[in-house]
Amino acid sequence: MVNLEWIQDPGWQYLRLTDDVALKEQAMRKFDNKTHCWVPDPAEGFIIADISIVEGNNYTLTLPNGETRKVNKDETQEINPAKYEKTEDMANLTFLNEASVLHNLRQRYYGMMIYTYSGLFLVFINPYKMLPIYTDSVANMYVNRRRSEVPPHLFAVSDLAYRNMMGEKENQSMLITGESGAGKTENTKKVISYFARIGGAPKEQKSKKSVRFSDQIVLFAVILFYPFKTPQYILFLKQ
Ligand SMILES: Nc1ncnc2c1ncn2[C@@H]1O[C@H](COP(=O)(O)OP(=O)(O)OP(=O)(O)O)[C@@H](O)[C@H]1O
Repeated sequence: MVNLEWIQDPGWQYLRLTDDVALKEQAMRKFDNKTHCWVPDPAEGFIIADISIVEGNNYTLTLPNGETRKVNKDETQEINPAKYEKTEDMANLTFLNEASVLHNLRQRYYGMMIYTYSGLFLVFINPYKMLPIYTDSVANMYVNRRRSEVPPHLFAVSDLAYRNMMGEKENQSMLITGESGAGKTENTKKVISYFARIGGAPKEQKSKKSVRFSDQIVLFAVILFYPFKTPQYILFLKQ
């Protein structure tokens, strides 16, 4: 059950589709894996083609531009049921293939939903513009909440790590990796400020004061970790 306050938050539209929008989008989809398939395309990666003729393993496809193409079934990839459009966790996909993963990430990115789970992993696509999804109100949605209760976000992963650390009294590690410019530094800063927020001040003081405190911790941590900055680095957090 989604909290009404959350839906009214300016960041919510970048976190989760409302049920009616999701249903509308699914209803608009006019293809399924019986009639259509993914086929490689040099410009788009994969495009959806209409399966016009099936002769054993040989398909005659009609492409979106009207051209026909004869392919072997092995060159095609299956399309997922409509209910998985913009799925929040790609581990749920019926057909976990490259085309479907790219399609899902792309569709979510068009909607500026930049975080998506793939099982235990969280995938981030850099929006190159500031979205209102790192605010105090959004962070508060994630405090002490299970992953299944809230939309995919770095804060959900951070909160789980924090709870594991407190519960198991064990160090936790997070691996943030990606190519240059992918957003590793920015995401690392967000993780650290989340920890500062939830661990840095008593509940009743979590207002402007804790934000200032978190800023100091972020600055300190960035100075500390900057010399070790490589495309792949691990951040260890100690209780
Ligand atoms: N969450 C985000 N929201 C909006 N813009 C972002 C976000 N993360 C990164 N960016 C943008 O992308 C740019 C590059 O991000 P960042 O410096 O974190 O990449 P990086 O992976 O650490 O790169 P490098 O490995 O080259 O240091 C940032 O300057 C910022 O403009």
